Amino acid sequence: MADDGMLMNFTIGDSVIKPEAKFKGGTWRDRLTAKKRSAHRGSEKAPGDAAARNAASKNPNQVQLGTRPVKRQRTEDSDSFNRPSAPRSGGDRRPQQHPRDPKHFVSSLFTSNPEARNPEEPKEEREAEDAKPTNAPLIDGLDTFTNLGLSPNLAAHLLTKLELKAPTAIQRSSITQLLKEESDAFIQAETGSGKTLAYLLPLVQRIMDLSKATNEHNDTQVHRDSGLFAIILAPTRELCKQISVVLENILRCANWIVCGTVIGGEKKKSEKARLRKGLNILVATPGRLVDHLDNTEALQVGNVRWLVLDEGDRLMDMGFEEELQGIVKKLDARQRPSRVPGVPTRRTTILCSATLKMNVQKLGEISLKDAVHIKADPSDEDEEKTNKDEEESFRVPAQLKQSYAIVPAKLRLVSLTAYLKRTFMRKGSVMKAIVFMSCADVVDFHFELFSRNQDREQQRKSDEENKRDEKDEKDEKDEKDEEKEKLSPHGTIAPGRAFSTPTNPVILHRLHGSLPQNVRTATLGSFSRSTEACVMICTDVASRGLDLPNVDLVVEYDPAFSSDDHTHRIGRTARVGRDGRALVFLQPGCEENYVEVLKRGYRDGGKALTRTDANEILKRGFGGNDNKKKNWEERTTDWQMDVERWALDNPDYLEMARRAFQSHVRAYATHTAAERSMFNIKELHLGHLAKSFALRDRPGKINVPGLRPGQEDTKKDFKAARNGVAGNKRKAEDAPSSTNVADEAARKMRAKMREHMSGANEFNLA
Ligand SMILES: Nc1ncnc2c1ncn2[C@@H]1O[C@H](COP(=O)(O)OP(=O)(O)OP(=O)(O)O)[C@@H](O)[C@H]1O
Repeated sequence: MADDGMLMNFTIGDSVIKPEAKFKGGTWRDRLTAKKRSAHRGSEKAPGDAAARNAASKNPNQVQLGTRPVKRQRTEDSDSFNRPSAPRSGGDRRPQQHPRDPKHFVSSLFTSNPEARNPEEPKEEREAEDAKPTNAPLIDGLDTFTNLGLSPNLAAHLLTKLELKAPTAIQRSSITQLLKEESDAFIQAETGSGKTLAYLLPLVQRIMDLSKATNEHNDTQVHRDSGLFAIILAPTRELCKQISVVLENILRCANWIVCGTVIGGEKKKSEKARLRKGLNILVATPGRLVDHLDNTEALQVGNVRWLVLDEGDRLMDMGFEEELQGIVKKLDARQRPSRVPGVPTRRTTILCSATLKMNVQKLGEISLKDAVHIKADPSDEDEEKTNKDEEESFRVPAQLKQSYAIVPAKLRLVSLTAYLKRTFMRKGSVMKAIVFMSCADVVDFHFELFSRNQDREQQRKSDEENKRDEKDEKDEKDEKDEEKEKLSPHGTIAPGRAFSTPTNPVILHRLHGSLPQNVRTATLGSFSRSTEACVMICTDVASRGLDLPNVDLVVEYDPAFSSDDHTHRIGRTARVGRDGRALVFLQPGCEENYVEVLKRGYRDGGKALTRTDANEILKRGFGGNDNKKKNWEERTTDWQMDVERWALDNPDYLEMARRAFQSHVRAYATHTAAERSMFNIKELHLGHLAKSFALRDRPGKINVPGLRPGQEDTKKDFKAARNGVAGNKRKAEDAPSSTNVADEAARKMRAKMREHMSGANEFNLA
C-alpha cells in the first residue's frame, strides 16, 4: 500500500466543533491543561449522560494514538494527496515496505505531496529600495534626549557611556508624555524599538528630580532609605535581569538611586537582605513579589508611585492575572503619603508591549484609569485601524524581510535542513539564526539530529559489522562526550554538523522551558556572546522581550500558537533599525490562510512578503555543484534515508523521534481558538508528518511511554489514549465538582508558571 491513503489514526470528539472557551497565553501545555479541564467541567453539567461525559471530558483535539485508526476522509482536497508533485527521478524511489520490519514503511519524499491550494500571487514590480526602518533611532531628526526633557547630565551619560545618540520614535513620545503627566499609560510599539528605555528614562528622571525638588543644601535628598518609588514587573527572570542590567547602566550617572531585583533563583534570605538595605526601584517577577509582599516586612511599598508592567499583555494573561490583581490590591491598601517632597500623590501604572490591546475589562481588573495610548508616531494615520481583524494585529518592523514557505509535511525536515545549509553556505552572510519549534521534545530531537556526526556514525556501523571489541566502543563514546562537554557542560550546545561547512562551522544551541533555569541562562548567555555562526533551536521561551545581539534570521519551523506570539518571535531580529529576515513554514491546505495574518503586519498590505516552496529551497540547499553525478532530488532523498536509518539503528534516537512526533501533534492542537481553523488538526496528515521526524513507523504504532518529568497531565492523556475511551473514563462519584476542577486548573497553571520561573541563576546579557 502506498502511503497516499495513509490512515489517520486519531479521533476527534464532537466537542471539537462546539464553540470553546478561549485559552490564551501560557505555554502550550498550560493551554492544553486548561482546555482539558474546561471540557471536563462542561461534561459535568449533564449528569447521567455518561457517554456525553466521556466525550466531553477529553481534550477536544486529543489525539488518540492507540485506538483504531479512522480513515482520512476522501474529499476533493484529500485527493490532492494522490497527485505527484514532482517527477520521480534517480531510479526507483517508490514507497517500499522496510525489509527489516513489516510495521515500517519507507515512503518516497517526492510522491503524493499535496499541492498548494492558493496560487502564487503575481509579483508586483518591487521598488529597488529597501523599506526604511521603522524602529531605528531618529538620528536625522532634531530630537535629542535633552530637548525631550531629560537632564543634560542624564543625556550626556546616554551619549558618552551608552552610545545612544538620539531617541527612537517611541522614546520621543513616551519621554515627553511621562515626564509631564501623571496619567496611566500604554506604551505600544514595534519589537526592537527601545521600549525598555522608553519607560526607564522618564522614570529615572522623575526620581532624580525628587532629589532636586527640595534640596536646599545641594546634597542629594533621595537615597536608598528614602523609600521604594517604582516597581517594574516582567514575566520571566531572563527579562527581569535584562531590564535590571539596562537600569543599572543608566543609574551609573545617579548612583544615589539604588535598584535591585527579586526574581527568585537565589536564596530568599539574600533577597530579603537586599530589601532590608533599601531600594528605590525594584525589578521583579510577579510570583516572587507576591511572596515578599506577604512575608517580608522590610518590603515597604507605601511610597510606590510607578508600577510598570513590561510585556503587560503577557502579565495580564492566564497564569499571572491573579497574582497581578493581588499585587495591585496590596499596593492600593498600603499606599501612604510620602515624606519625600515632590512625590506624586497617586500611583501611575504603565503597560508596555509590542502586542498590547486596550482590553477594557482586564484593565479594570488592574485598576488602570483613563490610560493614555503612547504610540511611536501619534499622527500616523495608518495606525487608525478600521476593521476588527486589523485591530487584532500589530505592525512588524518595515525593514524586516519576511517570507513564507509552502512545504508539504513529508518535506519539512529536508526543507529546514536545506534552508539552513544554504543560509550558512557562505561565511559571514548570517551570524545568528533562531529556529522556533512547537515544544521541548521537538527541540531536543532536532538538536540531536542536526548535531549528529555522520562520519562517526558510518564508522561506528562499519566497525560494528567488523565486531569491534567493547573497549574501542567505549573510547569512541568517551571521545564524543568529551567533544560535547567542551562546548557545553549541559549538553545544550553542539556543532551543527547538518549545516556546517569546512569554512563556516555552525554552533548549535537548544533552549526550552523544561531545562533547568541555570542551563537556560548559560545557553542563552553563550548564544548571546558568540562571535561565531550559530543557530538556536528553541520554543517560545525565547520569543518575548529578549534582546539578543546580531540575530539575522528567525525561522518559524512550527508557526506560533497565536499571531501575537508570531510578532514577538520575528521581533528577535530587525531590531533598532537593523536588517533582519524571517521565514515561516506553512503546509499546503488550511495553513495557507495564515498568509493573510502575516500580511496584516505590514503597512503596505504585505507587498514585502515573499513566497517560496519546498522545491525551491531543496534545489538551493541540496543542489550542490556536481550536478552531473546526482540531482537535488536524489541528494535530498539520500539525506532523508540516512537520517531514517540513523533513527532506526539507535533505540534512543528512535524513541526521541517518536516522542517528538507525539508531542508535536499534541502541541498542534493548542493553537488559539481564533486561529484553529488555519491549523486544523483534522487536516494534518500524520503519516507524512511522521516522515519529517525521520520515522518509518505508521502513526498508529507510535507509542512512547514515559514522558518528560513534570508532565503529569500529558502523561495521563497519553495513558488514556493508549487505553482507549475506557482509560479516560472517570466514575461520576469520583469526579470533583466543577468549582474544584476550575480551581485545580488555575492552581496547576500558576504552579506551572512558577515552575518555569524557578531555579534560575542570573541571566546576564551584558
Ligand atoms: N535610542 C536608542 N539608540 C540606539 N539603540 C537603542 C536606543 N534605544 C534602545 N536601543 C537598543 O535597542 C535594543 C532593543 O531595545 P528594547 O529591548 O528596549 O526593545 P523593545 O522595544 O522592548 O523590544 P521587544 O518588544 O522585543 O521587547 C537594545 O539593545 C537597546 O540597547
